[in-house]
Amino acid sequence: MTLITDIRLRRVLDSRGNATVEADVLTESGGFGRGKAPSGASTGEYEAIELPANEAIAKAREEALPRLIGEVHAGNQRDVDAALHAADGTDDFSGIGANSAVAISMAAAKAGADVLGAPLYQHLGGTFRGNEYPTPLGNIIGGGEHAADATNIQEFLAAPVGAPSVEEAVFANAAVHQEVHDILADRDLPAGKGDEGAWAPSVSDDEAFEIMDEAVETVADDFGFAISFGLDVAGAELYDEEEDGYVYDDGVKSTEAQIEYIAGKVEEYDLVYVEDPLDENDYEAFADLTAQVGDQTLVCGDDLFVTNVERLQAGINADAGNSILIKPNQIGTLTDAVDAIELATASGYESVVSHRSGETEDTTIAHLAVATDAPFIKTGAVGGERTAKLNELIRIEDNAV
Ligand SMILES: C=C(OP(=O)(O)O)C(=O)O
Ligand SMILES: [Mg+2]
Repeated sequence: MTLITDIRLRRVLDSRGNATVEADVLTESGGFGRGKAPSGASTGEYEAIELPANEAIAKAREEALPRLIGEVHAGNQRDVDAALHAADGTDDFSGIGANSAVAISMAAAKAGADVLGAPLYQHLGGTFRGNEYPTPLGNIIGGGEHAADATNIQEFLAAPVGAPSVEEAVFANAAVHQEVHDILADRDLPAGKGDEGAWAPSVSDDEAFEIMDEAVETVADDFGFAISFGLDVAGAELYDEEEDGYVYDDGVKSTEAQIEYIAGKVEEYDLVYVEDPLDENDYEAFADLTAQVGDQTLVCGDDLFVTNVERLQAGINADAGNSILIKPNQIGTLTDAVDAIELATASGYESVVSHRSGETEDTTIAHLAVATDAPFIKTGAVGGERTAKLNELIRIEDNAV
């Protein structure tokens, strides 16, 4: 019944106004699924390769569609994704493009769910999945590769860890976003927004820490539950090989100084989450920081692990980090993403399912996070392509999908 009978690919817009790949998958019994590829700006060196949308579509039409249409059942996700790998023929999806691969992979999953008449999270997670809902990490203040003339640290993320429900957590993050707007206005600091909807004021990182601290405290008092915050340092973007250090507006920090700086901020602000605090090639430095603060905070690898089981296994062997960011387009298929989550869980690492800075209205990651009992999801705080996922989480919690 879920035999794939047609796949249609087209170019659509992402949130930055760039072209991305949309895939429709149709099945023998009338099942339908649609998936859209997101796109990163601060991409990891070891990510699967995104091709220009037109090229990815042409290559996928030529290589992948003949191996899928009339050949594979959309309900068998591992078969779909194995066919995508076989069609691609490389180890980084540079053959058909990770953007085509992930769009087809997600569309097939939705078509499989459609045939079953089940929500996507149930199709992916099965009836025996746990009953956890992820805490949303909301990007509130940001700079780095996502906004010019703003903070050096890429993301300051609200983390409503005490929220009694996803719904309350989502509204708390939006309130922190509004509170930061008011604090910036009080300080006469005009701010536009970065790619993910976070405020992008021209302030030092130290001032951003103070503003976040004040905002989460105010909103926590209003909402009556604990709200902490965390960071995506995007360390690989700050690291400069020639300088042999991390380049900030106010100077260069050696690796040792960077570890000390981040450990100090974890202590000072009780940070619950620190993503990519160090360079994507430095497992040893990740391990040093994890040894220092890993019992108080999540030390998460994004560019370090790129959702890749081999890189994650190397990190596990080195005790580097204690959590992994999961971005399906970083590795190309849902199967690869779920394999990374399963390895992480088996190894005592937490999984944080994540959007990209360039997004669409696709909601697959909300379902993936619920299906796999991921404790956190990082998908922004405001903005249509972000609220698409947040509102879907609210609907999932309300049994309304
Ligand atoms: C979401 C992120 O940004 P991008 O999509 O630009 O990699 C990130 O670095 O975690
Ligand atoms: Mg990151």
